[in-house]
Amino acid sequence: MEGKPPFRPGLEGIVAAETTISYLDVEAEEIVVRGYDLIELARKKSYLDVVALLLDGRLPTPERRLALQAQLREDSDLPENVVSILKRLPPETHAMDALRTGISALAGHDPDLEDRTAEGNRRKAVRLLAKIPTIVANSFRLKKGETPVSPRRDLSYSANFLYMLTGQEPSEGEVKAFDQSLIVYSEHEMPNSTFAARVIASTQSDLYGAVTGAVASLKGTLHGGANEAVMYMLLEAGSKDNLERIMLDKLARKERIMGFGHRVYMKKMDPRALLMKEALAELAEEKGERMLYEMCETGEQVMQREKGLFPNLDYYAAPVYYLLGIPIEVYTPIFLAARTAGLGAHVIEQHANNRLFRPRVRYLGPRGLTP
Ligand SMILES: CC(=O)SCCNC(=O)CCNC(=O)[C@H](O)C(C)(C)COP(=O)(O)OP(=O)(O)OC[C@H]1O[C@@H](n2cnc3c(N)ncnc32)[C@H](O)[C@@H]1OP(=O)(O)O
Ligand SMILES: O=C([O-])CC(=O)C(=O)O
Repeated sequence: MEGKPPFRPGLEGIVAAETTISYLDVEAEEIVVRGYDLIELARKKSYLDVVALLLDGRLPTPERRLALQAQLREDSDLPENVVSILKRLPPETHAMDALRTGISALAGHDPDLEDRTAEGNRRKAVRLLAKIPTIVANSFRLKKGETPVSPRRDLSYSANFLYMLTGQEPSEGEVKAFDQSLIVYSEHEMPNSTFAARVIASTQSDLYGAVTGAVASLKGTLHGGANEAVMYMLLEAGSKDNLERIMLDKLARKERIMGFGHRVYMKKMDPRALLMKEALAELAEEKGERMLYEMCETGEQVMQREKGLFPNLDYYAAPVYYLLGIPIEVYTPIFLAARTAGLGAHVIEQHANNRLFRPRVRYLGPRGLTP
């Protein structure tokens, strides 16, 4: 209708930006990242390669990769007063709220805070990528009064992150699964959190504000918070039969089952979930833990049969993290840590070609009232 712009609840199907970063090609079942298939990147490259690809637009040369690794190692410690802010949070604080506070508190320490050039934003994104794993791994320890774990500079980025999370030096197989999870979480076109970050950046606000907003978005169970919810459901069930019963009960009460469905892949399997399912099978083999894998398959069959819905990434990332020995409360913070690369790329792109986001509404309220 002329004069009346269309309203789509949840902005479903609306194109909100032009981008060269990524695209979900549902027909081709491909997640395109800077021209590459994300799943192929996860099979053949490491998370640091994908970070460089996202921030610089191309895969790194060996020299660029080494320079990135050195920078990430150098910047991985937290300023003392950020540690003391994290220590003062009440023990009940959700790990995503602690992460949001930590990122926000880091802003004032960054000499490039007000530099919105691509180079300035890249430097900030790399500092965040260096420090976020240290916050994620330590905020849950600090609020319980436990001793923080220092980053190990002799380990690769992913090995160190996993080491800080568990306190144990990981095996090669564990590092591979964790690194792949970081890659598949690194970027995904225009989810709610990336949209939130771009909306914030579009006011010419800074990268720290944009990422802080994205943390708040990602905390919700309809988005990143689902990975933790999946694990609590699997643990509550403890067996295939119980899981089926719990899921059927939830569906009968019209509740949502976490880890299933997706705005873009509602009637197809999320390609990232398939990769994490493979990683789960390998880890289950390595650890002699078939039960969790079999339970997940049961859940998948129940949802297929009852609702025609497929698992999303969170459904299979959660049990992978469980077998890696990672505390459940930091599953969503890990998602954000990995996604910082994509968020950095989106803020760089938004600032490079900015127009303020400012949509309109369809007004349904009264008019003409007298005060
Ligand atoms: C990595 C990620 O962040 S992926 C997303 C992680 N989030 C989750 O796993 C939470 C569970 N999933 C969901 O809630 C949804 O599938 C979302 C939020 C991801 C997508 O939601 P939307 O695109 O808004 O779809 P919408 O909510 O309209 O659902 C469409 C239909 O499918 C049903 N549905 C969708 N997901 C689920 C689910 N997980 N469990 C049960 N029913 C579901 C809805 O009830 C609805 O049915 P109806 O038409 O009979 O009312
Ligand atoms: O794309 C989405 O809406 C959510 C998602 O899977 C992600 O952010 O990885």
